Amino acid sequence: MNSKSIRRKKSSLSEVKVAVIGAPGVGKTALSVRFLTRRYIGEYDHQSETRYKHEVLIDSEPILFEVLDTCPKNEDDLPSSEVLNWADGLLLVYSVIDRQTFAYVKKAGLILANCDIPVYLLANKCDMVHLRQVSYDEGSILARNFEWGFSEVAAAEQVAPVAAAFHDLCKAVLLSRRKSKQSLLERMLGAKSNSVKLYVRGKSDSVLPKD
Ligand SMILES: Nc1nc2c(ncn2[C@@H]2O[C@H](COP(=O)(O)OP(=O)(O)OP(=O)(O)O)[C@@H](O)[C@H]2O)c(=O)[nH]1
Repeated sequence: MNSKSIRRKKSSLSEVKVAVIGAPGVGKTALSVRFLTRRYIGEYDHQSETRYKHEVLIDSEPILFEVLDTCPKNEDDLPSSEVLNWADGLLLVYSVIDRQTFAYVKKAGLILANCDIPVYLLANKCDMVHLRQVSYDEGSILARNFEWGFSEVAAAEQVAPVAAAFHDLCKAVLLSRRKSKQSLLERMLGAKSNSVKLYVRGKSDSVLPKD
């Protein structure tokens, strides 16, 4: 493949940056690894943030995902402004077997309400039925209030539902990009039509009798 065709291929890809956010231990790495490799390992390194790149087809469109698996130090370590500025979309994760982690996503929600960024709320570990502390309805209501996407999954057992959450978030990012392009275009056209109106008024003035 020559350099021209490589360049063309790259520019045809839509790039979507997703930050995976949530309290320690909710399964952020397990979910990211499931999405990227379809595998579940069980134990993961918790030392630092990790970035992965992954290309997938969504609705026949090639998408280059950049996934940032964040690594909060504790339950009070909310997403930084660097992460919020970097990301196009956020996957906000809690564990259905740990109510504290649900409190974390609620707190994060208050910060995110001021950011214009698509969010998908993902409840993990729903395989642990007997240990559940957060009901489906609680998650669903929180997501509805903030107009986020929502689903419950088990990274330990599921592949497709985990991928579906990433895909839905990606679609929301692409939609919001299209909307902001559209509104920019409308503002530009609006400004243009205003100047046309002014111009027309000036022209008709000039044909009035001079006396
Ligand atoms: N039962 C069950 N355990 C899970 C699931 N997802 C993750 N785990 C386990 O939960 C633990 C924490 O998972 P991680 O993916 O390391 O969680 P994390 O959010 O990345 O953790 P930090 O990096 O410390 O913030 C691991 O022991 C996983 O095996 C799940 O769906 N079900």
